[in-house]
Amino acid sequence: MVATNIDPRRYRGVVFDMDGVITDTAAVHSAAWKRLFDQYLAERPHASNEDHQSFRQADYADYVDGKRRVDGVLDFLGSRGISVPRGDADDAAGLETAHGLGKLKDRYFLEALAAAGALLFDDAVPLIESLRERGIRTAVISASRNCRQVLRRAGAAQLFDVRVDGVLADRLGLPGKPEPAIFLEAARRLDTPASACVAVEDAKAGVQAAKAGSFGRVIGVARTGPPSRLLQAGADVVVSTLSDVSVTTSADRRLSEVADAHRCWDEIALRLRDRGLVLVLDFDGTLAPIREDPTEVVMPASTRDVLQQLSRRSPVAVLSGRDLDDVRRRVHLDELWYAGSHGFELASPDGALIAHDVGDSALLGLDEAERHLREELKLIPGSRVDRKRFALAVHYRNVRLDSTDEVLSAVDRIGRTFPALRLAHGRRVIELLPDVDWNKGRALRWLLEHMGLAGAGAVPIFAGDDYTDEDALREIHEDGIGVVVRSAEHGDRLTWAHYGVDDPSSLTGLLARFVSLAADPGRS
Ligand SMILES: O=P(O)(O)OC[C@H]1O[C@H](O[C@H]2O[C@H](CO)[C@@H](O)[C@H](O)[C@H]2O)[C@H](O)[C@@H](O)[C@@H]1O
Repeated sequence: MVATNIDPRRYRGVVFDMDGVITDTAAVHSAAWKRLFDQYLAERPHASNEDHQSFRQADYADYVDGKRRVDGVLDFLGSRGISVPRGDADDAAGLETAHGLGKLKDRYFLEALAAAGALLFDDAVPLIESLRERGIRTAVISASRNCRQVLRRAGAAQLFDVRVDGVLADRLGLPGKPEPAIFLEAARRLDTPASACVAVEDAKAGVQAAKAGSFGRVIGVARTGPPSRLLQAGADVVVSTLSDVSVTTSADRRLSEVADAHRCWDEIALRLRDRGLVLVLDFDGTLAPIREDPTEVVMPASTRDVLQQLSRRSPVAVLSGRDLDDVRRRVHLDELWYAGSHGFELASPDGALIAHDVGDSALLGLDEAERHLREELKLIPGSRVDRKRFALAVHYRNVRLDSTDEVLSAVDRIGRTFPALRLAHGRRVIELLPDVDWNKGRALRWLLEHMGLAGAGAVPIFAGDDYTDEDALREIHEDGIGVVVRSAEHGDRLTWAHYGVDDPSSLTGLLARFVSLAADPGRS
């Protein structure tokens, strides 16, 4: 199951296609087209270059879905080697022109509509209502001239601030999909730039239109059949039901609910087709398995090998909570970018160092807190104070369970006496960090901007296992691919990841798949 989120802080409008997304009218349209074309092809005298086989479901998706009636007639008949004159709007229904045949299709559609049962998809109203409750404005678009009647018949007209349908498009002279004009008109009427709008579409031509209009995000809806058709057309993500679209500012999926990356490989590969990748990876618990003693952690040689191959094809960075030098030594690959102390210090492959300006009070605070904590915790067996340049970690993995609270409350109490510091929790570790607006998410974005992406449109990929990695997973939730390395250490916690893997060795397997993809980006 693929799920996605619309973050109300990032988007102010959502433009929904109607047929097949909001209303179950695609089947009504499809049946009307089939009735028209089957009848027309059966009656038309045969010619050697023409294909008169009956209208198929795939023809609906390929030639008429989402298009204006006249274009649908011309495109489908054209695919069968048949050309009819365009005609004009006054042509009688059934006349052998695109307008005449389109009018007959409309008659069949209205007959079928009158006989149809419930029209609204059950999953549409809850999503639209939750968008509106959170202040996101909604628009509906349709190439259909019957959009208003369908919405009324479905009882859905009040769900939208704006409607751009076939009637308005004709009046304004807007070209149909895959041109972006109808989508852009909807965004304009929502008073919102397309980049701050999400488009929700089930048709290939519609996805292409929204993409061409530079919508902030294009969500494909494939209620039946594989997502590949819409991913290939440019959808950022494809869901099978609108119930898989949430509207929240916080992560809302549990580790156990995140789809397995290996099982979803075809979908990931399709998304990356013909695009570059840029990888940013956490270290402990992600590239290297967790050990009792942090100083004994070793990254497997097979992982180093895969990272090296990856870095020959795509930019790769390691973004760790460890000290910069520490993580660099353990990974031991000169061609990578590195960020240490949760991103407060960064280094490029040529060795240039960049440190975040955290201010003297934070650095002095870390020095003081270290002194106090070493003194206070020296009598608690198993506790370990680890000073990094921009952080102070207190490990309690080896502390007896009944003394854990003592460690945590000491760090909490001492940390609070330094206003320039904040607390961060990790896997059996609690840390003090400079209390500035910087975290792994900000550092990740900085890296992406400076790593010299292999061409525009490269997809950022981040993998991590811990709470602090969630800032990075959240940062690329909209434009990248996030992978969480699952562990049971924090229970079935919430995550921003799109996919999961079971452990670091499974992540290495996934990275190896990225190697083959980066070697041959056209492959899926
Ligand atoms: O961002 P990361 O690269 O994941 O670093 C986070 C912390 O990782 C290390 O601690 C963790 O791994 C240890 C070794 O396996 C384990 O003993 C500990 O319980 C884990 O929390 C590292 O020692 C810390 O400095 C990092 O902040």
